[in-house]
Amino acid sequence: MVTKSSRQVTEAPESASLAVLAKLATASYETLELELRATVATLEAQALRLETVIDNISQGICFFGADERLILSNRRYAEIYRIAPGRLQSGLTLSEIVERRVAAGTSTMAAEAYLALVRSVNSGTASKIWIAKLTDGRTIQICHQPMPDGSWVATHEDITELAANRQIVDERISLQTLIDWVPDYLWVKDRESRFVVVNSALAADSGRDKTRDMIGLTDFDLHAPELAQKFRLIEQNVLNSGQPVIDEEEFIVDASGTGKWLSSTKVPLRNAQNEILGLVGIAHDITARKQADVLRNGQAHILEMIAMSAPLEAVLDRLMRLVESQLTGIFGSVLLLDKDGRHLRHGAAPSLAKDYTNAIDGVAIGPKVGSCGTAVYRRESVIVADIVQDPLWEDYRELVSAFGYRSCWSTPILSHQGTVLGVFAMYSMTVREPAEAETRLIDFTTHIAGIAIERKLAEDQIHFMANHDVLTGLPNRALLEDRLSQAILYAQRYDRWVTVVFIDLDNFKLVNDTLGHNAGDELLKIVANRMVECVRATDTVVRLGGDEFVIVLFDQPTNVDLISETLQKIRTAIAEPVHLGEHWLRATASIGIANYPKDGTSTETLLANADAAMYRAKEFGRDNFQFYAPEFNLSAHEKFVLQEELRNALARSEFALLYQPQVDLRSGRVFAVEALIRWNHPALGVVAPASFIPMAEETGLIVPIGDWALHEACRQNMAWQDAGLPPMTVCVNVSARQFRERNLVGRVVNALRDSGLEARYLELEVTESLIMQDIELAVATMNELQSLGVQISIDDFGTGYSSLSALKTFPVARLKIDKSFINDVADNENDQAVASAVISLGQKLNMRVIAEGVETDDQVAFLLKNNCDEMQGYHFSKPVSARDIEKLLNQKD
Ligand SMILES: Nc1nc2c(ncn2[C@@H]2O[C@@H]3COP(=O)(O)O[C@H]4[C@@H](O)[C@H](n5cnc6c(=O)[nH]c(N)nc65)O[C@@H]4COP(=O)(O)O[C@H]3[C@H]2O)c(=O)[nH]1
Repeated sequence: MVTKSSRQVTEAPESASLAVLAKLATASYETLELELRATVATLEAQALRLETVIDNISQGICFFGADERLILSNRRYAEIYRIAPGRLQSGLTLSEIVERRVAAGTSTMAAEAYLALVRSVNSGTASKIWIAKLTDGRTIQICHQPMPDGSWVATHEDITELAANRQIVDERISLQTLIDWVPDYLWVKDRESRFVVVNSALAADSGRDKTRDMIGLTDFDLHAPELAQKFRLIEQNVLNSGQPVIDEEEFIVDASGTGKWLSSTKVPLRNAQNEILGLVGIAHDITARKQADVLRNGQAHILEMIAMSAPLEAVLDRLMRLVESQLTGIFGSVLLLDKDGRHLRHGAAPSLAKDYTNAIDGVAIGPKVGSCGTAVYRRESVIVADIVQDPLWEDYRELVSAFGYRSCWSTPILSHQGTVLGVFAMYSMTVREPAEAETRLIDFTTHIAGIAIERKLAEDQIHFMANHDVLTGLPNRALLEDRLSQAILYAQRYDRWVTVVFIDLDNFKLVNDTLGHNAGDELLKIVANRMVECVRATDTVVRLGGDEFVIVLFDQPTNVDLISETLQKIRTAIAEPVHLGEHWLRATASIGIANYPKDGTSTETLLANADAAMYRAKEFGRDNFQFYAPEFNLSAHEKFVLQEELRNALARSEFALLYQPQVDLRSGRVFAVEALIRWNHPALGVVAPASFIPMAEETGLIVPIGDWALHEACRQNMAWQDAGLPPMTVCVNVSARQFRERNLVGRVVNALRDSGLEARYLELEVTESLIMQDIELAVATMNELQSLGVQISIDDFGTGYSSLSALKTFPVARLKIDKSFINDVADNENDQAVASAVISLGQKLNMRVIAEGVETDDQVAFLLKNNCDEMQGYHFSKPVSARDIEKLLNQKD
């Protein structure tokens, strides 16, 4: 429907009006009327056709005059603006039409604004197209064409649907933009596993410039066939089962060759009918997390290795591999500080060139020794970004350039106390400095390496301590068995001997007791060193504990004489004078020897037999060596039996005293005898005091035994006097244990009273060490004894190391030079020095001096020459029975 007035129809179009006027001039009225009617009919038909056409155009059309009144509009226009056709007649003003639109809810803006807009467009000549959003939500595209006479025509098109379609397109564009922003990989694949949609991250890492370059590709175009096949199987499973795969961890190598760990989720893609069209995938790069996991697990593993005492090389190797797994293009190295503290030794460098690690093994520490040597020297990190340029590498540039290393960052490895244990280095083939992550890794690595090295050092120390004696540094008993077994195996194979030497220092306890433990320790260290110096590197010197040593002489000749030479050497070395503080002393040793295979074939037997031989050496008066003989074991057995039987010996009256004369050197007159105890064992015969006195001391039996000896000696001396022999002194040994007994003085008084012997004919022999154990108490006791009239002499003088100042205070009548100094006094200068010093000391202190163990004329000559007063020894007489003393004295008379 096109709305119009009849006037409008007759007046239009102009060309038709001119034709009518022409005909009017030439035709009659009737003709004219007929023609006119025909023309009108034609025109009306034309107008109807035009009206029909306009009404059926899909766009709304409106034609306004310059007076802003509607000339015509079509049906679509009324429809668009929801105005009833009857209410949109010609002649309405634009303003009225706008009011109707407002009422119909199809306005675009406020009426005034709309009128202003139209007028403004009309003020120009150019057409204008704009989109109007109606209040009911529809979108109208308006094309406005102003006419020169001020009228205008406009088309109005409802493009709501079109606009919506455009939005879909826009949304698609936005979605791609959106997924391109996502750093994870996003993709859609069809049922054939072809990429349909991918985001930029995936395209870029797949080596494609544009996302569309990926469309249609499959994993076989991107990955190795095995990996692509694996992905295909997983995806086919998702498509067939409809079950998604969530957070599956996958390892890929991207187009740049970088390995990546991904956590992938693949979900089936369904349409509205729930049919599976393909799948949607998303993959998140978890390489950093994986690396952190690897680092954490690696760290735990390494700490476990350390805790399980894995070899240090293995721990450091694992640590270097862990570091290298975290970084690209980095080669780790650990160098360890050498024992000398001046060089660096190879620790671990699994990825550095072997020739290079060999070349730097043992490199010195210094102010200009590459990165590592300098870092340890400075005790701080040394970062060399470019080895070629850095002066620190000047001396090593040629070496390193052959391997292509360009940067080296070294950090000292410190113990928890801050001492340098080694150095950790990161090498790379490029010129660069460490990144923050690398610096963190350096800190971590040096810390762990420090723990591992420190632990190893502690273990070495523990192992050393478990196998060595702390004081002397010699192997201990634990190592002895091992070394001896090896020596035996060698001897078995090559038909040689092994010599086991058991050494016990004589009178060592005295050193400890008199000079203190420090002096004792010092003596042990000196003696230990001397013994080590006497033997070959293949031999083993072991300290068993206390003053006991064992030497295993490896690969020995099957000739006892040759072995004796070595033993003599050891003995002489031990006996060299030792300077301890202000004292000079000479250590002697009792040495027992057992040889493989003669004296035993097992370690236990050899050690036991060498020990037995050593005891025999002690029994022979110390300071000598004894080769094992089978009967020695009987002695050991005897000792055990003795210990049991000793307890009953007193009751069975099995003890007896022998007496050894003491003579004046010049006159040869016997002025005293020393009482020496013997045990007449019913089965074993006469047992020497050396075999049971120590045992008696240990068990405390020395007190009653010593008491018996005291009574017996006094009784015998009185008996001699009663028998008419000239009165003489009897000397009785008093052991430390006896001396410590509170009532020693009382016991002496009893012995004198019971025997009737005058106190002046009794002399008590005490040892130097006994006095030195508690000088005050000893001096007090000695004073008491002296006040009784009993004399005191110091036995074994020279071995007890009493100081001169202390000696002055002792109420002592005589000094006895120990027989170990007399043995070799004729030839040994040291012994001569000691003996003459004791003699002159006695003279200065107004004490008599007696030499014991005098056997030879030479010894007598020496003593005479040095003005010694008295002597005792086999030279004059061995210890003999009381009856023999009587005979001897009668003979002399
Ligand atoms: N090679 C050699 N030896 C000589 C010579 N002259 C003496 N002797 C030995 O030297 C030892 C001297 O006694 P001692 O130093 O007091 O050493 C004594 C003494 O410490 C202790 N002893 C002996 N009798 C008693 C005692 O009744 N009570 C205590 N407590 N100890 C005693 O036993 C030790 C050993 O006594 P004996 O075996 O009798 O050994 C004695 C004696 O037989 C000699 O020229 N050459």
